[in-house]
Amino acid sequence: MEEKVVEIRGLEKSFGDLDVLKGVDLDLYKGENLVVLGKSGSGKSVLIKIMVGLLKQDSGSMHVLGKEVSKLKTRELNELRLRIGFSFQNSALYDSMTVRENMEFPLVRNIKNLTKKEITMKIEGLLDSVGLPQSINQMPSELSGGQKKRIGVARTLILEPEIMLYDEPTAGLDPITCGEINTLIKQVREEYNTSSIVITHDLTCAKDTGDRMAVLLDGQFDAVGTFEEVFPQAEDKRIKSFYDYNFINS
Ligand SMILES: Nc1ncnc2c1ncn2[C@@H]1O[C@H](COP(=O)(O)OP(=O)(O)OP(=O)(O)O)[C@@H](O)[C@H]1O
Repeated sequence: MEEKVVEIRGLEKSFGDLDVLKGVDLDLYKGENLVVLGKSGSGKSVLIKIMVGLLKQDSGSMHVLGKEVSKLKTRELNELRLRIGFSFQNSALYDSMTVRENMEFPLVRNIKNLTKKEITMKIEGLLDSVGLPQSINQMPSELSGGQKKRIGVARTLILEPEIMLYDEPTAGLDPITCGEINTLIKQVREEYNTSSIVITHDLTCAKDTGDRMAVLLDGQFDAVGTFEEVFPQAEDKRIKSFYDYNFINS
């Protein structure tokens, strides 16, 4: 049987009268890229926040790498978080640090006893992987949006996460750069054997990067499957409108 790295069952979360997650079931398998789609406000970020222990569910379970996240003590939660790489929408680079310093920061903070040489080799190796070896001494302000995203991904990979979470990886990028980021997401899986969740509104990104799609509709994952299973034949109006908006109106 395929190994599950995330197993979500009957997950519910409300804020006052607002029921956001209404019994979510979802699995992420080892080595797969799972795309999570859903309109704005549907609860994608809430789901991810529960996954990394920033929010607690009201009921149901969230197992990540074999552990129920809501039951972890602070120290265990911090250990788990180190095994999860989060690539933020805005790439979250520190503007006052060079690319090298940005990449050194999580390493020095979390892994003791690395020599200067080891740190440099890791940084150079990852910058090579994301195709930006020449950017090592640049400031974030000197990079394009696509380059910042690449460095953001490299920075996240430096702690060798088992799970990668990509939040809107292609938002605000032109179609060619989007294509490059999609290729990078696939390459990360191949090179580092990560399991990934890609949150996106961009169906081209979904189609290019995802082994499976999961569409969050009214607080549950109604449609889960390959792109071909979920989208082109969709009869559900809510899913169809996603598809039409991306591929017919664009
Ligand atoms: N801490 C909170 N307190 C109260 N309401 C919240 C909180 N966090 C999220 N919500 C509400 O939960 C709903 C889902 O929010 P969420 O951020 O998960 O949406 P999303 O699907 O990620 O949207 P987007 O695609 O715009 O990022 C929204 O109505 C939001 O206002």
